[in-house]
Formats: sequence, structure tokens, C-alpha cells
Amino acid sequence: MRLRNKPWADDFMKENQQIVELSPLSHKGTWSDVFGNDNPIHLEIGSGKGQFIANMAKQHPEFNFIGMERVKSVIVGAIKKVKEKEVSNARLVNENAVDLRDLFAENEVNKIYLNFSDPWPKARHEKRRLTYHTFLTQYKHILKPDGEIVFKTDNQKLFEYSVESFSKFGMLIEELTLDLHALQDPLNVMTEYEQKFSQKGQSIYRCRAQFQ
Ligand SMILES: C[S@@+](CC[C@H](N)C(=O)[O-])C[C@H]1O[C@@H](n2cnc3c(N)ncnc32)[C@H](O)[C@@H]1O
Repeated sequence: MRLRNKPWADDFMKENQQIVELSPLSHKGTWSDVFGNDNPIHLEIGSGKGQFIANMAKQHPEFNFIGMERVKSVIVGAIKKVKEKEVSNARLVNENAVDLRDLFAENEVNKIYLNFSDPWPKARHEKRRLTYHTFLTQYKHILKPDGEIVFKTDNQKLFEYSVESFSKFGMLIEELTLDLHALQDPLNVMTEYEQKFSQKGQSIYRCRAQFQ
């Protein structure tokens, strides 16, 4: 579902079809054809302005990256960042993650990144959180049996909620850190929000969880 009509963003996307997939539903089950290889597929939901996906694609040519972002004016920024990196292993889709099973076949994806997802703090909006159990059901379907979710946030309440949600769903918590940057993990690629919040002195939380 596309949310707002923005003709200039539509034009920009049409001009950059080597990066943005205009008919992503048609690739369900055949994403490897889009990339021209069988490399593992890593999906980021809510890519924002694309710093993470652009840098990950550059650092990891052995993986294929798909970034999903529902806001047109935001995805334009992500397209520009991916373009600058001159990579062939990243694609963006302007979709609202409602049911990922429309976009991906069973077991088609190897890893899902949820980076600084919108917290939806009100109880009545719980169903919109990307770590709500209905989303986990979708993730389990599209992920390979050994696939994992990597979740990063600065929001303590969302983090606690999400770890509990993973756990209640029967997922295996493989890693949990309350201060990611203290680990000085050289492989950590920062997102725009991560940079912004860590500069303000906020701790960054990360959890890696696997379906069993
Ligand atoms: C708080 S921002 C974080 C952006 C980026 N991941 C970062 O860390 O800098 C969350 C982004 O997720 C997008 N988003 C939220 N829910 C989404 C959904 N259901 N499907 C696709 N994009 C979504 C929003 O439009 C927004 O750009």
C-alpha cells in the first residue's frame, strides 16, 4: 500500500529502477532473479534514509539486501545513498510492511533487520509495533529455518516489549546487549537514528533472536 501521492518522488523512483523495485509483489519467490545470484537475502524493514542498507551492501557483497520503507519522500534519500555506493546487491521497495507473505515466499529470506522501529507507545497501537506477534508469524514464514531477526533501538520500553514478545513466541535469544556501542563491534553499521541518539549519549540496545 502506498500512503501518499508525491509525483516528484514517483518520478525519481521511475528514474532509478535499477535500485527501487516498482512492482515488488511480482518478485515473490524469485528475488534471486532480481539480483542475478543465489546469495542470502537480508531484509530491512523501515530503512528510513538508507544509511544502514547502503553501507551494509557495500561491506557485504556476499549478501543481497532489500530495504523496505513506506514513506516516499524518505525512500528518495535511501535511493540516493545506495546510488552513491555504486553497489548491485541492494534494492529498495516503497511498501508498508503489512503482510510480508505477499512479497516473499516461504523460506526466501535469511535475515531481517528492524532498526529503530517506530515505538507506537500507546497500548491501543500495540498491533502496529513491528515486533508484535502477528509480525513475528510473518517473519517466521518468510525466514529460512536458521534465519534470525536483528533488532536495534534506543527505546528501552520498546526493547523490553520486543524481547518479551520474541520470548513469548518461543524464539531463541542469541544475543542481548544494553549498550551496543560499549562493545565497540567493528562490524556494527550505524543507522541515521542510531548516530543521532548515540551522539546525545543514549544507550543503544540490540537483540538477535532466532525462530526454533
Ligand atoms: C524511526 S525511523 C528509523 C529509520 C532507520 N531505520 C534508522 O534507524 O535511521 C522508522 C522508519 O520506519 C518506517 N516504517 C515504519 N513502519 C513501517 C512499515 N510497516 N513498513 C515500512 N516502513 C515502515 C518509517 O516510515 C520510518 O522511516
